Amino acid sequence: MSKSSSKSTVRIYIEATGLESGSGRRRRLRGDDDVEGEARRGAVTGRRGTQRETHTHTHTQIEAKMSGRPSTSGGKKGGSSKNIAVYLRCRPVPRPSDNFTYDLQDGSTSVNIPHELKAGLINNKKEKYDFKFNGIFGPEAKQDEVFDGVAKKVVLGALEGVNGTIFAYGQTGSGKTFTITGGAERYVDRGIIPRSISLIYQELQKRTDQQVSVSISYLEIYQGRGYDLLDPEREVKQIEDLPKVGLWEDGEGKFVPRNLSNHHASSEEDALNLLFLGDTNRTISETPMNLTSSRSHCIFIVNIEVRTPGEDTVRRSKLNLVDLAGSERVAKTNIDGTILAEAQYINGSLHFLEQVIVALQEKASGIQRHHIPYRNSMMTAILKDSLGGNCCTAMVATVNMSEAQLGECISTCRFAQRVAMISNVVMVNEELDPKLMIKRLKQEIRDLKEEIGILKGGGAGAEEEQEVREGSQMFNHIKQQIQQYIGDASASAKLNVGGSMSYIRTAFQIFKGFVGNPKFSGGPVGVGGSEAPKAQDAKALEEQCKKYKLQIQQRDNEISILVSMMKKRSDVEGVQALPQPKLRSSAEPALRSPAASPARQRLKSPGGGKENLAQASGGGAEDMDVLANTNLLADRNKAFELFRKSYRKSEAIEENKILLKEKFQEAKSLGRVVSECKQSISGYKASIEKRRMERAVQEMTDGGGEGQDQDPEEDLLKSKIEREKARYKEGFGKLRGLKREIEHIQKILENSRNKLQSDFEHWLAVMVRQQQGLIRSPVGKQQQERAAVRQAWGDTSNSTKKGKLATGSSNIAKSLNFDFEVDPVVLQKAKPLLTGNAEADRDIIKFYQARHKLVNS
Ligand SMILES: Nc1ncnc2c1ncn2[C@@H]1O[C@H](COP(=O)(O)OP(=O)(O)OP(=O)(O)O)[C@@H](O)[C@H]1O
Repeated sequence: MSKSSSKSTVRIYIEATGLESGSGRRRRLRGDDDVEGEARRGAVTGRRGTQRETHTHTHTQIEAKMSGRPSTSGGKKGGSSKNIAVYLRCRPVPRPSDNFTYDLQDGSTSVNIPHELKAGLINNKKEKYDFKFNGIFGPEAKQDEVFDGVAKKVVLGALEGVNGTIFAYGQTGSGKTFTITGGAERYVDRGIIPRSISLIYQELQKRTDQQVSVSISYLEIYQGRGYDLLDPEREVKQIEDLPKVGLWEDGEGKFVPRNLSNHHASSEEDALNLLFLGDTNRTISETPMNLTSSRSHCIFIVNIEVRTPGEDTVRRSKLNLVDLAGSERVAKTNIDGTILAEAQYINGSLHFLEQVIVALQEKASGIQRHHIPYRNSMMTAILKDSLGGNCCTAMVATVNMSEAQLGECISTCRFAQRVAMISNVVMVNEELDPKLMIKRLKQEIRDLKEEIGILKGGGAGAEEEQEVREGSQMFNHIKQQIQQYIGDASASAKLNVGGSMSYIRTAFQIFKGFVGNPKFSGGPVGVGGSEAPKAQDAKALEEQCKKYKLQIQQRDNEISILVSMMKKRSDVEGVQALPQPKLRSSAEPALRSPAASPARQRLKSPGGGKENLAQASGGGAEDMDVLANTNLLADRNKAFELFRKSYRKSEAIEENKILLKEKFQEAKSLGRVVSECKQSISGYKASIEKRRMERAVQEMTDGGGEGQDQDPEEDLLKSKIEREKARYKEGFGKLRGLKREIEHIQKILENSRNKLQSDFEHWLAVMVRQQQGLIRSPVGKQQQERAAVRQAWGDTSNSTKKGKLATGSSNIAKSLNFDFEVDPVVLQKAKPLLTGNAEADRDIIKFYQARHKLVNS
């Protein structure tokens, strides 16, 4: 922050940010005028510009900046318009349809729907749907590629003060959670949220010249209601236990979540712990009934505040990472009860999202739209800025390329095309921080008063007498020191005038006087001083005094404006803290009371990544039967051992353990390198010391003659030290990164272990009940139990299947909720070896069934 002392308004220097990658566009912030300089910077690369823009703010502008709204004169002129970037991600499926094609190079995709598929008619004609995306990620795309392609620039933008939003949209099971949160088990499967966290803290380590504060909120919107996923105090068993979140409209058209906790995260570890906590609460608020589908929208919010010491401004940005609920059509999915109610809510809120998108799309294509229906649902209200507002937004459309899902693919792609037409105004959110400004202005006043004291020889007002006396004494004291300094010919002469800027300025002024006139005796006559200023000097000084006095008066005025604004703001915040009227939503009727609705259970599976019990255990069908039919169940340890062996996620746990081991090894060898560097540096330093001693002794024995200034040997040692230092620094940086990775993997392992334990408990309870013949439970329970046993079989299928269970069938038959009749005898006799892959197993069982029929006939 620099200031100018010659203008009557507060001047602040703001570096502008261009969002185009590396383009360094020149822009001006809203509310700014009097631009004296230029600023160039590529926000995406995080470079800081060297030139700066100077902005002079009037009081109205200060007020506007502080409240975050554009001032009348500035408006939104600083923002650049940017369309929402849309990307397509195709999840891997066993049999991708040939009717779905894409071109990774040019980001285009085509879906061919044969007419006979479409209308049930025999017709060889194909109907082709073409779509265009900013980028496409095929089934083989890795999480890091998706992060680099979609999220990196948005996250870096957020660190520059630009709001960012990334959201995933697509049908159930198409990989939204996998993209946003990531797989819960494998470190390499980390999604956009954990990777964004890592990137933010990596960047912060580089920005040592800034004070950055990061805080996190995690909001879940379930059946139109907001829930705070971050409540460390509370024991959460059901979604109803989570604190509820409302919406508050701030009077400027912005919707602010009310009662949503915001947690300071001073390190990457803190932030990841918050993510894990939120995901755990997301998990707990579900029931095992669900087979992996998320029935809620989740928004992970990262609030970033950046201050640069010495500047009055603060940059505030918000990064929303959004995992929307599945966009499947209710009619297709044969669902009822709670699932239907949830689907209706989901479809309702997605419908309102679509309405907003359509309205914005129409607006973008020139149709006059005065009203965008943001307030119809909580989700659209919260995402208002992200959709057509001040935000850099990216969307990932996720699709399942199976033949049966082509219709959903088309509707997802269509939605994405509309989104792509929406343009946002992207700008740096920079505000004056009144606290910083007051502090700086007060310091300025102190400095100015000191200077007045220095400059004013006499005739000061009574109230200034003391200051003048002090100022004058200070001037003479500095002058004396300078004279001593100049008079001291020794190389060790030092001048120390103190840390105050006014002392330093005075010292320079005196130096200037000496340079211009070696016999200079200028400076004020202190009250008790002896040296009189020359007449012309006195006049100039008088002028300067007047100017400073005027400045003091202006600073005083500004401070009083700022103080009154702060008061106003804290009054408003006080009002905010009071219960606010609820945002009315025509779309979201009042919820039934949770207690009155036992069926209102969450359907998302545990694990955050929506893996559920169905995926818990893979293979081991025989084991499971053996277990169910013997007394093994009575021995918990043995049962656990068996369960663990056939647990599907054991593979991921083992993988993570191996990865952890590798990381530890890497850390160990890096640690060795770092300590070797340290030792080498100490060794070289000792050698230099030794050489110096030897040289000194040599000089003495040589008769005290002048030694050579340069010692090539010492120079060589010094360059070696520099090299080792660079190696040390590099190794240390890598070690720090490794530490973060190790902590993350350890956390994943800890979560997996907890999950293994809880899956085991659940599975055991089901098996024991089955063994005791208690399986004839109510329908909901049966579903849960079936789900648990399916999990034991590792059925990862994600779609809602309507299967008929053969009565009296074996555990296997019960466990497989297939969409065809399974003859229990087939399974009893054939004991097929299953793979754990739902589709393959279905084929195997069909084969056995046909074989059995054939044999019987
Ligand atoms: N790109 C991918 N690579 C590997 N596995 C994936 C990928 N995408 C999705 N999956 C897997 O597919 C399953 C479903 O994915 P996910 O839960 O992310 O779907 P979703 O779209 O969030 O579903 P819903 O809307 O029901 O919540 C998960 O087991 C997930 O691990």
